[in-house]
Amino acid sequence: MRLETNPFLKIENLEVVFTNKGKKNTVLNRVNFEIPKGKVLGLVGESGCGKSMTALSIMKLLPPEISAPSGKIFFNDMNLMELSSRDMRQIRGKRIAMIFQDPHSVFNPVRSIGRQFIETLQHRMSLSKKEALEVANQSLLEMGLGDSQKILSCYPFQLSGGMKQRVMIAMALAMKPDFLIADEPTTALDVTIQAQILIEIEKLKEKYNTGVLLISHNFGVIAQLSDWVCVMYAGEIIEYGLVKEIFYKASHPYTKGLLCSIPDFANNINSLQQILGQPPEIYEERKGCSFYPRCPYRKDFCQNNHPLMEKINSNHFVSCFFPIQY
Ligand SMILES: Nc1ncnc2c1ncn2[C@@H]1O[C@H](COP(=O)(O)OP(=O)(O)OP(=O)(O)O)[C@@H](O)[C@H]1O
Repeated sequence: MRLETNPFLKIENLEVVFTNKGKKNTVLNRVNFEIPKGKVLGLVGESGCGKSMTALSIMKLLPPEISAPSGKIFFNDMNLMELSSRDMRQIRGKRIAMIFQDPHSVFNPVRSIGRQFIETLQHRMSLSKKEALEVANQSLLEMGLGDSQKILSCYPFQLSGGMKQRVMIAMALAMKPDFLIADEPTTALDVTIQAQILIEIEKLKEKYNTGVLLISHNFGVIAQLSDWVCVMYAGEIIEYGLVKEIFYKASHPYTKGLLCSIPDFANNINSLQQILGQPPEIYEERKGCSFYPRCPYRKDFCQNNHPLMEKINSNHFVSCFFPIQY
């Protein structure tokens, strides 16, 4: 699957498979995508489909109980899979920054926010303490945290979850990374703040030509910011294309189902449809198409045969034997 782009981050055949109590667990299976500089790729899918595991694989921060991934992750011409832990520490932060889903795990509880923020900037961006303080203040203001001095003097437990989330985003954006991974950056925030955060990510992309992997289960957030979209199901990319291709010509029955399950309050809320059933568990053996048990368009052939990604056109790929035709 090749896009007509100049990739900056390129993932080839990423697999995360591990054995637990004698059972094979498939977390990621043959994940492929690429992101050029200055572009946003949205990764969307139901809870548990493998979005965060994809992000953590890129950062080389998978939980220790999950064995190392296989495949290739190219950042520029460097295969991150081959880097030592020491070299990877040089990449994280300044080159590739990540906004984590859970802000609580990011901060050290016994050190003030200011100390953590300023030391990170000093260390990653080689700034003086005074310069780092200025950048930290400015960055917090841009995240809508007006009383930045007070925030910097607080300890993590003194901030609400939403505030901590915004401080973490401010820290990631302040480093002006070459590449940003934003894992559900706005889920914990109210809608006005959500919009502000998305605008700041957009500004970073425009100003510094930053490539972005935006992870969300919310198609609205994805549509707002992304150039390209990958739809993930049960650890696999099942559809991939330009945002307008995915929204107006969704070809995989799962993508179509996801789009039909978005509430449309302006029109008819009664038209809301749900995708019946549940995705397979990671330990379940998969022979045919993973979506077969839930697919409204399934045929017997799909039960025992696994589809591969096929090109619909140069901007759209789908992994389905019987894609929806337009
Ligand atoms: N520490 C772990 N050990 C074993 N399996 C795990 C671990 N963390 C996650 N998983 C499994 O990996 C799969 C993918 O999880 P992942 O967190 O990537 O999903 P996600 O798409 O990001 O979901 P969400 O939107 O809820 O964050 C899930 O089936 C999950 O149960």
